[in-house]
Amino acid sequence: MTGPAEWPRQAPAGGRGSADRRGGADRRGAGRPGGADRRAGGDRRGDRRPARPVADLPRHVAYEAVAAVHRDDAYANLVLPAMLRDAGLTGRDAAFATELTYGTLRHTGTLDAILGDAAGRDVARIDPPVRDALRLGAYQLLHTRVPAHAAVSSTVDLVRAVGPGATGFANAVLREVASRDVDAWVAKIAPDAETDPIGHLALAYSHPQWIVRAFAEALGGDLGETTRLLIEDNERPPVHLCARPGRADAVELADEVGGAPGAFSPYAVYLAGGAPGDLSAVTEGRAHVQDEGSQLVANALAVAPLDGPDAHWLDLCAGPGGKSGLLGALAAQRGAELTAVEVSEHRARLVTQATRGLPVTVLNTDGRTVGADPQLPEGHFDRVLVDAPCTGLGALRRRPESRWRRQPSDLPPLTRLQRELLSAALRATRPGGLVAYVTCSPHTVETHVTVTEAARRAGVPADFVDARPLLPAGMPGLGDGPSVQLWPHRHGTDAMFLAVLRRG
Ligand SMILES: C[S@@+](CC[C@H](N)C(=O)[O-])C[C@H]1O[C@@H](n2cnc3c(N)ncnc32)[C@H](O)[C@@H]1O
Repeated sequence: MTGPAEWPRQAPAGGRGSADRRGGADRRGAGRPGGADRRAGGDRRGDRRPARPVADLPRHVAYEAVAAVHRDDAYANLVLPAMLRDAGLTGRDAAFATELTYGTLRHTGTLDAILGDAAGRDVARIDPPVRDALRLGAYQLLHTRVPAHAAVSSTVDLVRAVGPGATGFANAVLREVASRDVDAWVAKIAPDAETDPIGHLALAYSHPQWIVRAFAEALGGDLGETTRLLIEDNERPPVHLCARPGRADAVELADEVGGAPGAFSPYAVYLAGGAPGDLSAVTEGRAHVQDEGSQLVANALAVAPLDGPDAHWLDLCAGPGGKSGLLGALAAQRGAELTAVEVSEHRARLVTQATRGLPVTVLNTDGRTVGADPQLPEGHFDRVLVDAPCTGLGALRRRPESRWRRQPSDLPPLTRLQRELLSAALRATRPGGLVAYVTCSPHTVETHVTVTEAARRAGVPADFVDARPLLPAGMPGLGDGPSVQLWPHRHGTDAMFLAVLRRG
């Protein structure tokens, strides 16, 4: 397949593709989708035209990114920047390719249901390259202001490049998709909202049903709020910076980068856009990229009242080092030191980079070795963070493909690991010391159930501390305590969970 670097640079973002100008040629393929679908992967008339130069580089880059996610299990946020760079896309073209990639991946479930109806067959039976091109086309038709004729013709051009022989099929399916707007499609194919509200929300807002159910449960069964959360998950997420205490001031940093100080975290700066990694504040170590919710939960551990010594802090799941960066900066101001534990070698190296110049010792080991590893003695640490590996359901807006990859079967091994790490953290803590248990998932099995079970099984006494006063005064929507659940639709943060325990 043609690689991005070889693609010609032609039409501007969202512009009219060459097939659009052909008009009648496309209409030859239009017809009953149920009939046209026989041609998927092999037009019976044969599409013998030689491969034409592709019309539209942003769409091809988006296609390559979406295909890499589905074909190679790639992560869009990792592959797309390199593809944009290789293709030389910047500015509006890069923004358009990014919007197409992320939007198509977020909406895949609903796009597939619509494409399946339009094609008269399950999308699983469409050749993968053609299927991905159709998803991109359907996304443009239903979720962007790209004119329908441009969305259809440019997608047919794309199909000609990636699945020759299926152009007639693609044309017919997309014209059927274009016959309704997204609301009309949802009305046609979604389960009834009264009799199957979860199924309806899942289809209407493009999330797997088990995730909608988990969100609804964590929100106390409030389906209105669940809907607001699902909508937020489908939005482009904001970029937050953390102004490192002692190295930068949030208000001054906001002025420097053209952003705005955060609503809640004293360290947060909201960025309007751009490439945060290129900012001098970031390259110089005065700030790092970090969701405001992550800042708040790490800060909560640092500000929690503590009697007795306060010199030894521990981050038991540190990679890639966001919270270690903030805790390390706070520890430096307070004359404390942080031990940062990370089991993955690569991620431990990232923690080392993220904490350079701070009083942080990085250990590349398993956090469950507390008591066995001489550097992780029992009963030693004053403040301990367990930012546990989790499903990440609270950060779906940042990882567009993740909702379709995660499965309910991921939960049992993860929750066992979470329990074991939290038990290890409690054992590592001195009597009277504090443990913050954090997940970027609101799934109650990973939050309340894990904390309660781990505290019960740890073999050391532990009491819940009310975490709400550890967050900024006046912060709304923190619930009844003692733990705290942050939400994108309430707080503009990822859905971070925080429980604080004091070892008896
Ligand atoms: C949610 S991430 C932590 C994010 C990090 N605190 C930050 O703010 O950048 C969980 C981390 O735990 C690590 N991990 C998983 N199992 C572990 C174990 N048994 N011991 C230590 N680290 C572990 C994972 O590799 C991953 O880097």
